[in-house]
Amino acid sequence: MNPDICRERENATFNTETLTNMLDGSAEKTRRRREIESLVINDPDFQHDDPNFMSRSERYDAAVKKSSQMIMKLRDYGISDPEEIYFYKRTARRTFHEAFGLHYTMFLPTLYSQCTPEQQKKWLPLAENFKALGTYAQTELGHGTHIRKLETTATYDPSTQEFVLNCPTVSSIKWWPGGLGKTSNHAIVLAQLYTLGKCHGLHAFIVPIRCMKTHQPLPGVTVGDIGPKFGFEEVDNGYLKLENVRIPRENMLMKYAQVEPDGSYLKPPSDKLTYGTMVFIRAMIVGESARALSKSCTIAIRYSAVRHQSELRPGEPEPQILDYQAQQYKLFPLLAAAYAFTFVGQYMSDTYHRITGHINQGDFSQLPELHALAAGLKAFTTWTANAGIEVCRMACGGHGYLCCSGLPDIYVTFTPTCTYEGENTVMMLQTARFLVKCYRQAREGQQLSGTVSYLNEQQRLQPQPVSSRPTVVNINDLASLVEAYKLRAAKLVEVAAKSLQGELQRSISQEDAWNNSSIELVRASDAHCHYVVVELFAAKLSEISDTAVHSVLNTLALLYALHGITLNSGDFLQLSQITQRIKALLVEIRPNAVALVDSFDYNDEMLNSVLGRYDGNVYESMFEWAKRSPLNRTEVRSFIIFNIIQKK
Ligand SMILES: CC/C=C\C/C=C\C/C=C\C/C=C\CCC(=O)SCCNC(=O)CCNC(=O)[C@H](O)C(C)(C)COP(=O)(O)OP(=O)(O)OC[C@H]1O[C@@H](n2cnc3c(N)ncnc32)[C@H](O)[C@@H]1OP(=O)(O)O
Ligand SMILES: Cc1cc2nc3c(=O)[nH]c(=O)nc-3n(C[C@H](O)[C@H](O)[C@H](O)COP(=O)(O)OP(=O)(O)OC[C@H]3O[C@@H](n4cnc5c(N)ncnc54)[C@H](O)[C@@H]3O)c2cc1C
Repeated sequence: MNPDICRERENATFNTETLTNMLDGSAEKTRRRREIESLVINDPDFQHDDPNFMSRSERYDAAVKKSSQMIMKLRDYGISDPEEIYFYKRTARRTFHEAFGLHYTMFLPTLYSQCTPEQQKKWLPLAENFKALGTYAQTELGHGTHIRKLETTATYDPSTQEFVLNCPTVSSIKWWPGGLGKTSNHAIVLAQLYTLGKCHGLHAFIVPIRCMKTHQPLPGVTVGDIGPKFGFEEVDNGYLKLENVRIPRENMLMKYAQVEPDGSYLKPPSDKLTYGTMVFIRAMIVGESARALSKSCTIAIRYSAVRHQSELRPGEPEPQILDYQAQQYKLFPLLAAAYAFTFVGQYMSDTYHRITGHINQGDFSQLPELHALAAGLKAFTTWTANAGIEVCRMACGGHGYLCCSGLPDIYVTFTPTCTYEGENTVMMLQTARFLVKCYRQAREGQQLSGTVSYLNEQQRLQPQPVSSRPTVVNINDLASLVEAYKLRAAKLVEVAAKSLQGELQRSISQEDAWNNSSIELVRASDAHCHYVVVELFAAKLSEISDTAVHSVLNTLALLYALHGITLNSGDFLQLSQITQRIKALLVEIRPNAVALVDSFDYNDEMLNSVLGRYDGNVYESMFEWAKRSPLNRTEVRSFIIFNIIQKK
């Protein structure tokens, strides 16, 4: 064990196991998670070479093999709890996505949430036993964001009681769905529903695309892989062109909207229920932001504890780079964000399941807030984590740029979360739409609830415009900082609403007024999400009984809140005091940095990083990894070079 990293662990002021248990929910949950992870770690079937040593085709084949192995093994172990399945899979896939990913994350959830009981009786056994292997095909070449303009059509033929599916133009070809190119034999296809000559907008259909026996494309189906991408090399994101493909009427997902045998259309309680799977994934991505950022911090901080470089004081030994204030200022606010997002991810998941429970009982009243919260927190946390992973990579110097550091793979796998499941700017504007509506309701005296109730509070407290009030905070008191973020959010929502109002008074259209206020609208949503994150971090602390853990997390929460102020200093005051306080907090966190990342409890296999190894023996393992590179399988690789060198 590297002596530096041993010393770091000896210096910690809290018990990492206590914090790990808290993050898992209990000591028993920690035990069980580790037990499941060890099933993978000790399984020779999952000991394979680094995918970075493989070609794209080899990586895809290996991913398919791993997906099918996991299915068999989970069955053999009798593991069926969704959270335990997730622990097993996350350990097996390490930093990469799995070939059957979309089947689990979108195809099955859509069947669960949008099929009638009769349709579930038919499709769930097929899908749960992987006879029907599916994806979620919504995006087209011409449209990803603007789904109301998707062009694929599903036209009902009452004479045969079938839907006829077509991609009428090049731009209507389905493009991007994960697992579509080579893996899936079915797809949930989002298409414009036409019946009795009328268009009823976007609806979801189960479409067989490959023969369940031969896996060959079915008649009228053109399907394939869209080619290499920035990352996601294990996933066959694909294209799908449908030409007069006929499916039975029963293949339209009819839990909310129906087409009768005669073609008459029965509309849903809300036309946004078709968008439900997207809200689910957005909500889950918040937790993924926390995991990607916490992994990156674990790698960068452990490496920074064992890396010695440069000279802090003349004549003294080279210091650990973690002792540089600049290195701490890069990494510790990200560490704080990783903890903040861990708590927000738990809150978002709980909120999603609570509200969808009400929706399943027919209460749709909280759907708008769920949509706004999931959209905003997905954008806010992925933008922060995306940038943070890059900071962690660069904080590891040259070795961070090696694939064996794990950081490039974490980055290229995570970065599309800023785009897929709702491009982040578009998501922030969706949240702003909800905030402006709530602001207007508060002005009219309506009582708001949930995460926007502060808009009432600000109206009651002081009638004068929020933006006229200075933001003065007690920089040592988290509650005071929460208030500052609340006031900032209220201020920026008011600024955005007034910008809209001003544009409208210039008698331009609502749509142009909206577009001309987009900067303020996005800033308002960002401030709202930032307040929610700080507020939830503070609320979590009130649940922690262990004084040592409470103290270290309180320090992180203060750092997160104060650092956020320096990033948005235009909205707050007291910058110089805050900078000094931040420096003091960095010093406070320094002895606990490694213990704080240890508490995330990532085993080496899942971390997949020679820099972030638990034992800190980075150089030895880097050298061993490099020697396994395919280019090193022969001493002399290119005889052309050999001939040139030998040429007389
Ligand atoms: C288990 C998983 C674990 C972890 C996850 C990890 C990894 C991810 C795994 C898989 C993901 C892999 C790949 C990604 C897959 C995809 O990308 S699928 C495709 C995703 N595509 C999108 O997200 C499209 C984005 N666009 C939209 O959602 C919509 O076009 C829009 C919301 C931008 C606009 O929709 P419109 O219908 O035009 O609406 P509007 O005019 O803006 O607003 C009208 C009202 O409707 C409300 N609204 C909009 N959307 C929703 C919704 N989803 N739910 C509820 N309400 C909604 C909106 O608020 C308006 O309401 P008003 O009251 O203001 O009128
Ligand atoms: C790795 C990956 C996996 C994917 N998997 C799937 C899948 O399984 N299934 C599926 O259906 N799709 C999938 N997608 C597609 C993904 O959902 C879309 O790419 C995403 O929704 C963004 O849409 P777009 O590509 O049309 O971007 P665009 O909307 O064209 O974005 C381009 C720019 O336009 C801006 N813009 C667009 N509209 C507005 C607006 N109203 N106001 C302001 N600015 C705007 C955006 O902010 C952005 O800067 C995947 C994509 C990726 C990268």
